[in-house]
Amino acid sequence: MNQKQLVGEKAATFVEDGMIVGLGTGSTAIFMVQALAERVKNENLSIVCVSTSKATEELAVSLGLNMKDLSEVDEIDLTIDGADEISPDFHGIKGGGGALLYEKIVATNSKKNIWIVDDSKLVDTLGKFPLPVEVVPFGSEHVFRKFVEKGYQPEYRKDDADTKFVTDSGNLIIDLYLNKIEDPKTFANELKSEVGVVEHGLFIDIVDQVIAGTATGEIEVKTK
Ligand SMILES: O=C(CO)[C@H](O)[C@H](O)COP(=O)(O)O
Repeated sequence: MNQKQLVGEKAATFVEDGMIVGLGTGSTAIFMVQALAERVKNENLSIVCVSTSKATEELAVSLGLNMKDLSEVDEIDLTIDGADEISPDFHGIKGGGGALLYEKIVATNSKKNIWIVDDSKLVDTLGKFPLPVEVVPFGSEHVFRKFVEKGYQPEYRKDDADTKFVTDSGNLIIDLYLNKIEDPKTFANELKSEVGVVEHGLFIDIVDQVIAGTATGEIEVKTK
């Protein structure tokens, strides 16, 4: 069994009857959603789920999970999501699947956040993975040029048809090829202060627990 499936299935066991659960996005989160739907059926659990993307929403509905909009629920008890990079101090990059905005909104309205990853996502320093920045389409070329001037090596995210990728909320994504982010907190604040930037993929002080795969097939649960 691959690492993504192992950690996805493990994470689904952290859900308890009666919980409001945030469902992440991506190939690892898919395994968690499938395993959770199985548990709900087999154990007759009564849970409510909130999605972080249209793709996850469609999957969850097809599996019979009880879905609600974030605005319809009070605080989420537990959100389980994937990640693209995680540093030893539990900061991360997310948004490889383009869902960073809804993922961050759901995560910051959750009592607890668990990230599920294979061991390739555990890094010493963030930044090898291109940092996604979600921008409003209006005037995005100006934001793009500022990123060029600052040496951030920006590239518009493209879809399969080689046109600009559009997020679930109708925005664009500019990926920054930084290689290394020395001070993620300061950089996160800098990005957020740029007008036209809606959100960025730096998730600072958000995750509580990381469930990571290992090459030997064992699972590591790390708590902040
Ligand atoms: O942030 C995300 C989507 O926006 C994903 O959680 C992240 O990209 C990890 O994806 P995967 O599990 O497919 O490697």
